[in-house]
Amino acid sequence: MAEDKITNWVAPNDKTGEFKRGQSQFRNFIKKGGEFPPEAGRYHLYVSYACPWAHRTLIVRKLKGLEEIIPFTSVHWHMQEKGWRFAEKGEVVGGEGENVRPDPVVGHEGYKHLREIYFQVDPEYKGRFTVPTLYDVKQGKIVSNESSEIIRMFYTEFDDLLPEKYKKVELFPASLQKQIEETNDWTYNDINNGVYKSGFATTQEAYEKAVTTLFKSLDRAEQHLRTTSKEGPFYFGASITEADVRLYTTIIRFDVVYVQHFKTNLRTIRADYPYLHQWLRNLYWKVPAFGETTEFTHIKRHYTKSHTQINPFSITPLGPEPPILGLDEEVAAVRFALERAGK
Ligand SMILES: N[C@@H](CCC(=O)N[C@@H](CS)C(=O)NCC(=O)O)C(=O)O
Repeated sequence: MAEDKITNWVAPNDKTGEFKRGQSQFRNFIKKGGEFPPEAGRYHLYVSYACPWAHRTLIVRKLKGLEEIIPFTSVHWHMQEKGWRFAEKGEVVGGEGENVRPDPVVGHEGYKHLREIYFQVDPEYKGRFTVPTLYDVKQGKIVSNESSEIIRMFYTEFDDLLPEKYKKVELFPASLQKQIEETNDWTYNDINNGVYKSGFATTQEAYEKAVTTLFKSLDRAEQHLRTTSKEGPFYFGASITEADVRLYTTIIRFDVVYVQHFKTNLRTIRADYPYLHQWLRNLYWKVPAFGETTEFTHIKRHYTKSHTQINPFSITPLGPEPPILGLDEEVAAVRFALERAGK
């Protein structure tokens, strides 16, 4: 039945044509002395390199030095009728990302799809089968499938197991919490989710409303960076915070996928947003937690080959090339202007 298709992001009978994201269902927390205590090797993180929400967790895992403590597996980039699936043993997936493999968790032998974990935990589960999913191997339970909460657990809850260097990494410092929360609010609604609202809209009105709001908020982020860039290369100047993590995973996908696939093409980052572009490239090229977790092959193929109602022939556009410019590279028009100005 058409109504049940996993790719029907807007319910076919919804006259507004607006995409409305559902709530994540598993909302437990890792806490000392709680049902899910911090322990090395106990939790398994399921992600997709393609997914901006899962990407948050990969970045924070690396920023906090949790690589030895929280193992992860990435699903295959191709999401089809049964949702995310695991790569098969020896399968050539494309891209260079590590840990794109069959589910390695003991007891999950033979699992082909992420949904099997959700049903193992709750046979009556009615929600979506999303990444990221943080799974407690010891109890066979899902801790959380909400990225904004998983990253906050990573900020602090494993600190006792970490060397001083990583304990000191503070992504949500008390002095900036209020500003970060305020930024999260519009960044999430208008930008992170805004690209999906634009791309999944099924009426002209819903599309135009989402795209207009998206670009207003990109302009706002650009203005913000123009000011803070005097104090340092990160969103709030001198040090990386949650605001960098949450904005990055959308902006790194913007020119590469969203501009054409989600029709967010009023402007591009590389040609029209110099401060966002500089901020983005600094994170990608200079901070391994950002650059090394970014897999353009997964990103491009996932969107263009999985969303068949937007792109029925699943053709993946070749450009833009390169997917990200070097630190000192500029688009041709900027180069031309610089040359003419003798710089
Ligand atoms: N609010 C969730 C959203 C996660 C999410 O929607 N993930 C997408 C991939 S980008 C997914 O797994 N979708 C599968 C589906 O909805 O069927 C979070 O931030 O963790």
